Amino acid sequence: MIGKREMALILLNLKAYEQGIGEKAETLASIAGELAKSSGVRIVISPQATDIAAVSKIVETFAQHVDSAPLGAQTGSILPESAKAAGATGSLLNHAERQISDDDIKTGVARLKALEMESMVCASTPELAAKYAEYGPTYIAIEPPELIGSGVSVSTANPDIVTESIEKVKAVNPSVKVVCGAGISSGEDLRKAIELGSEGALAASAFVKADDPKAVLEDLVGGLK
Ligand SMILES: O=C[C@H](O)COP(=O)(O)O
Repeated sequence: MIGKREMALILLNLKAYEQGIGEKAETLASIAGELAKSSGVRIVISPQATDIAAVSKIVETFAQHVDSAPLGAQTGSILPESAKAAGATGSLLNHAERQISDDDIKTGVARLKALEMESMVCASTPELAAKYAEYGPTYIAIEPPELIGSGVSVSTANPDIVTESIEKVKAVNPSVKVVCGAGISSGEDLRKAIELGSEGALAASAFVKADDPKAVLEDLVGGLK
């Protein structure tokens, strides 16, 4: 039987870090792609929208955000349809750094589903996690904003938010998977998150800003062994 670890996902959000743009995004994607292949762990990169096409040729890719604007006479949107055309298999929605309305979350999840793409809806509290679970996303990502970028892992500093979110989400919709993020920096942080019942984790600064991103990712993957 496949265990929790084998089912786990590591999403690496390149955000708007200078170290994660253009060719640098492709370099980070190559590191992730090689380790995904060698370890069998599902590793997803979330780059700038303009880098999706290049990165998705190297490793599984999620958009950082998609808009709910309709197809047609619209300017400046990032459409789920265009993210899919660029090779993305899913998208984050409502990240703490790119919050959207409840309606846009609901329609975004439905539109991604219609396109056979996965959705990862970010929530800052267990109550919001439960609310968003009603929309039927693939994943809920619980991320306490105060720990984002802190290097202090949510699985250590605030384990209760993870377990409470899992409990509330599964009570609403058992098929929605729960992952956690914020400060995840090591394999030990990820191991603890899995032990709490999380089905993976999001990481950004520890990987993107590392002097040796490959070593950081190898350590993260090691936490799943
Ligand atoms: O999307 C990733 C989360 O915002 C966590 O960011 P972080 O790993 O830099 O704390």
